[in-house]
Amino acid sequence: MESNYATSKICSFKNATKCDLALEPDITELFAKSQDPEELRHLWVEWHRAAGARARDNFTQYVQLDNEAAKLNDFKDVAEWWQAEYEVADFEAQLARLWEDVKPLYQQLHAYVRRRLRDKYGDQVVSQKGPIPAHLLGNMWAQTWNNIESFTRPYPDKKEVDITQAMQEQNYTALKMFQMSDEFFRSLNLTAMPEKFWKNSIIEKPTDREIVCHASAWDFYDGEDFRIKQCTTIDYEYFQTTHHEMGHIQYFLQYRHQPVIFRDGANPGFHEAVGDTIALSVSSPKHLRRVGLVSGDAEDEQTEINQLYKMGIDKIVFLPFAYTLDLFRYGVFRGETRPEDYNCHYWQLREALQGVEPPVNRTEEDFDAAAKYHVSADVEYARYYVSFIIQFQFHRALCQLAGEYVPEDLTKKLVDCDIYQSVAAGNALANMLKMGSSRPWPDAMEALTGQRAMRADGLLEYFRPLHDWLRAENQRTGEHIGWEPSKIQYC
Ligand SMILES: C=C(C[SeH])C(=O)N1CCC[C@H]1C(=O)O
Ligand SMILES: [Zn+2]
Repeated sequence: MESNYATSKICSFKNATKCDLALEPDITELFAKSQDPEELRHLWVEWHRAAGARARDNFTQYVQLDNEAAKLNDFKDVAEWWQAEYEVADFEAQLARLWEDVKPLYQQLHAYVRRRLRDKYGDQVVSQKGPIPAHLLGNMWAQTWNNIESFTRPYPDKKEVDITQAMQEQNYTALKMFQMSDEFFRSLNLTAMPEKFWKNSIIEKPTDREIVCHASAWDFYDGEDFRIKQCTTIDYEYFQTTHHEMGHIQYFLQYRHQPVIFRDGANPGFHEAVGDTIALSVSSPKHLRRVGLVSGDAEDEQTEINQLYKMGIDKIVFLPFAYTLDLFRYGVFRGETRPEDYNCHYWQLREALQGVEPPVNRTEEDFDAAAKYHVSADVEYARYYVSFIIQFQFHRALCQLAGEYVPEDLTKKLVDCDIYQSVAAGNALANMLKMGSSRPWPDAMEALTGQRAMRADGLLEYFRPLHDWLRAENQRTGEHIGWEPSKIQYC
């Protein structure tokens, strides 16, 4: 399945004889840039055919084999095996509670984006009260919506912060992105990338062979060989991904002295949160001005809302997507979702939680879940849901330690916090990372944040000004909050 995903190609919409489009970089770039609903629909349908439907039979066999492996490891099924990594008895209930905390904010953002998409594409393409068609959100899986920022941001007359354009104008290279990330970690008194990292990593797509382009970080468990493999393109998304992967390497470096059994994240979500937490500082207007990717003066109210919107269409919208992916697979591994219901149950969850619908009718000839890397590659996904919650708990604690955030002090706002060069913040982060998985994750969480639980309060505090703005804006325009049942057939 993973090889099929990595080698799948589709034909161009504009040139039916050009059939060598790979997901990275071709389809990803087309999906990011195209504002033609017909082209987007074509790319969506063809990719889900090539990478999704084609994997259905292998997936059904994989479920049987993986459940057999779970039972041989004394678990009931793979769902229980995956959740055991979080070492709490009520993990699924915690995920559900976190979703209830964030859902009101998501629904406000969903309603606002649906209106802006309707403004652009018309009400024959985007309805007033229904789910949003998944192919119009700038991302093949509608998991982050950053590529529609340019025509949906709240204050369009405020200069757009186009980091991709700035990076390309300044001739950024993949190596420069990695060097900048390494320099950020070193500014926190964290560990520099070792010489083998620079020698052995693959940071650009090779031209002489096919590889799995999906970004990954590797610990060779010898205390000196750590690598990243990714097919970097010069854009904001890969700027984030580079910090994300470098966060994995930094965690490897910090716990390399632990016995091998403890050379892992406190839980899988911790490992995914390290780089993203650093990227929250890197994405702040203050830091982007520092490194010359944004020019111009400091914030005013409208620019701040635009900035929070930019962060929200990345971080808030991701949560229902991530939640869906493993709720779906829990049901599959438990046998509650049979192969003849795979696609129906997948889209029922995506409509119920994310408020999106497929661009065309679906049948059980399709298998859209496998069109997402992690389903084809047997990678658990709740780790990212956890990460997108706890990274705001980490960020808030680090910003306070760096003196960058003081609650109620309007000159020290969380949205503009940049912990760059804060040794106090870096030392606190290092102390948590050095534990690896040697302590229960609540101990690690408490060491940095003083809290012993995953809580949405960090995220909700960060986005509170945006939440207030969205409620007022949706009230002003009389927007329907939530969504009525989809008219697309998929069950
Ligand atoms: C960057 C990685 C490799 Se660990 C990744 O898979 N991520 C990072 C964010 C969510 C998820 C995705 O791409 O779906
Ligand atoms: Zn990761």
